[in-house]
Amino acid sequence: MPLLGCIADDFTGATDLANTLVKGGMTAVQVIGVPTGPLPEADVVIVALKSRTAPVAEAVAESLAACEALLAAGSRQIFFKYCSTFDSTDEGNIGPVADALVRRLDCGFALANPAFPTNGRTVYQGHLFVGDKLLNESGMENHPLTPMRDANLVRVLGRQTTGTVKLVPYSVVEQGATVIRHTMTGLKESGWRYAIVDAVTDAQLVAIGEAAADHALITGGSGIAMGLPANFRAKGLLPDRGEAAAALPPMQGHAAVVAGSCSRATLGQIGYARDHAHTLELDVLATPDAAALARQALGWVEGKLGDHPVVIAASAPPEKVAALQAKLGRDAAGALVEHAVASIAEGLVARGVRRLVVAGGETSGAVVSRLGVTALRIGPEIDPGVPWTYAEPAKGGTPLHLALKSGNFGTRDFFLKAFGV
Ligand SMILES: Nc1ncnc2c1ncn2[C@@H]1O[C@H](COP(=O)(O)OP(=O)(O)O)[C@@H](O)[C@H]1O
Ligand SMILES: O=C(O)[C@@H](O)C(=O)COP(=O)(O)O
Repeated sequence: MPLLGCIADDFTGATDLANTLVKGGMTAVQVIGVPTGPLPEADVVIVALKSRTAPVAEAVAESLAACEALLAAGSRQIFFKYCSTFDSTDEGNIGPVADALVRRLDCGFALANPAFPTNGRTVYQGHLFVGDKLLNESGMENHPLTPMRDANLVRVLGRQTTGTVKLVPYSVVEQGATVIRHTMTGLKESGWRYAIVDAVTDAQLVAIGEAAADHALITGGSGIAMGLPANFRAKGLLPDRGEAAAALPPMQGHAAVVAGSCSRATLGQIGYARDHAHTLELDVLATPDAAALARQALGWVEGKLGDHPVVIAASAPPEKVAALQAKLGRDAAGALVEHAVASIAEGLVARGVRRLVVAGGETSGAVVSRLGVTALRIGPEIDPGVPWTYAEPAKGGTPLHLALKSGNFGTRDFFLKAFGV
């Protein structure tokens, strides 16, 4: 029976959250899509959806179905994971999904906190920063699917919910868990539905987590999960598993990276790979045809596979992304690239790749779905927010180690470092 049941709005986000909890000594399994059968054995089960950019009604329905499965399995608390850069549009899907979960859990109130200080995401006076930049000046304003053009999260969430949003400011948060708990309880009793809670340090996130020990629903990024293992331990529900929580079967087989993220970090990692590994950068604008791109990549890879990773990227800088979107429309452009990258990943696995890094959340969703992976056991961290995972082989499937890298995560040498080269 899972202690914590999580619903993540994309696949990289799910592994990021799992990584935090595994580091806290909890075992975690990420299941792909709404579970239909019994849940795997783990302290934490994370249902990974591709709901961040789905139509609102679909995102809500899938999130509620995931919540039902997690509750039926006995989860004691529900966690709705979204991006540390609050990726969403004015239509949703953070607000509508959170609204539906608040209703289902009949809890009236939930905190909302995307902070992840280790990766530079902090919230101060309700404003989300990425490093020293406001969210809307961080590059996220150019995201292909969810451009973020407002850093004020009280406003951003306010536009997406039928409820009300209040700030729990830094001045409260720095006073620690008890004051935070009382402040949130006061807001709930006064009818506020959400609190954007400031946090600029890990210690503050731990305090907020402690303050939310008895909340039915927590919403946020992976950072806010840091305090949760201690809550379960304090209740005598969780043994101290230490590093054993991250144990995976040994790795083998060829190494490869596929990238569909167009984030600044991923573009930098591709730049590094250019000088250190066989690297193919597809020109999607010149060949806007998924099957042709896949043929091109799988032809190129011939004779190059081994221990040293090959890197295949469809990623492009903002002006090229904008040009493809102008030609095909935003969603069709994204779908074309995702289809191409998924076909490439499938071809790589058919050629003996068993250790695969995928860069990009939507891209990871497309790849994992194409590979027929149904569950990922979470292993050791490569870089903050990105662990190796082990895809339990589906019936007749291939066992595989996967690292699903959030677009903006990882150091510049990530694509090499992941494979220890
Ligand atoms: N060259 C390109 N032109 C247009 N869209 C692209 C291009 N390369 C990738 N994309 C799309 O951009 C989106 C990136 O989103 P995602 O994979 O979630 O990355 P991130 O993790 O950085 O958000 C995907 O839908 C992907 O297919
Ligand atoms: O919280 C985060 O930043 C990540 O866990 C995440 O959700 C990233 O999504 P992508 O940038 O789409 O990979």
